[in-house]
Amino acid sequence: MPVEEFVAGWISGAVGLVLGHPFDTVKLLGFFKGMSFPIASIAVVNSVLFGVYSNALLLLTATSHQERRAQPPSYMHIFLAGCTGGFLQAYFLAPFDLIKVRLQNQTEPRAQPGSPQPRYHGPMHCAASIFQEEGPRGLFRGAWALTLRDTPTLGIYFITYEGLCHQYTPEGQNPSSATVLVAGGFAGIASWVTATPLDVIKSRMQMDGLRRKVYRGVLDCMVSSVRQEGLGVFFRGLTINSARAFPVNAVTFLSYEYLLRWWG
Ligand SMILES: C[N+](C)(C)CCCC[C@H](N)C(=O)O
Repeated sequence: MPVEEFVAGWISGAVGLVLGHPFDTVKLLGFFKGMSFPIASIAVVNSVLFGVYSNALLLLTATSHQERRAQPPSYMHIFLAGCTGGFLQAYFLAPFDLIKVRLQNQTEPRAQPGSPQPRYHGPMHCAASIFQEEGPRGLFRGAWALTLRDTPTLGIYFITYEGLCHQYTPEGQNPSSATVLVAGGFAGIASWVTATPLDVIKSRMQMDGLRRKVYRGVLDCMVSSVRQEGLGVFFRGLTINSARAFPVNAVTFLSYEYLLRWWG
């Protein structure tokens, strides 16, 4: 099984992540505070995504990464491989994402003197507390919503990327850096725009159960969110998600492509 894609996925994800971190922590005070936990998580998650995607394409089309420029796979195969990558990475992402959401939702770090102590002191303490209070399965709270969010939208991610590269690159050649940046940026936007409705639901499921359980499942969460807040609830965070998605995924794809070319 070719492993370069796993490693390239890891490194390129980390590069994208450093750029996107200020958007992710816009609610907090220190912009680059706490980078080590997200770097560790992207190492696992992005390498699973790109590694599975590329190996799924290898299974479906019997072409390696290098051969795919000359013999481009069909969009159906690209979509299926992207969905497979998205589906599998969701299970690796689930605990990391849960911890991120729980930590970002504590407003206490900015606390005034005299206000209550934050519930979680950091990522490791958060993981340990969830494990103790909610059991090992607690670490996968919201994983189903996350899977529903990521499976189709990562298919869309790779279709957009490959489609735009194909459109702006002469037959059989590698796409230019500018093309990779723009295609990667729009792939990120297309994927995040379509993922935002379930992203809202996913985060609510992840916060559920902290004090008492409110939702019976993904559908119940959707229905009660719409009832209380209207359809607009599905577009919460759309602007910030898209603004973050362009630079993050532009540099993710650029470094991914260059690492693979460099390794031959
Ligand atoms: C599928 N969904 C849009 C949710 C995620 C896309 C992941 C791409 C990249 N790691 C990023 O954080 O933008």
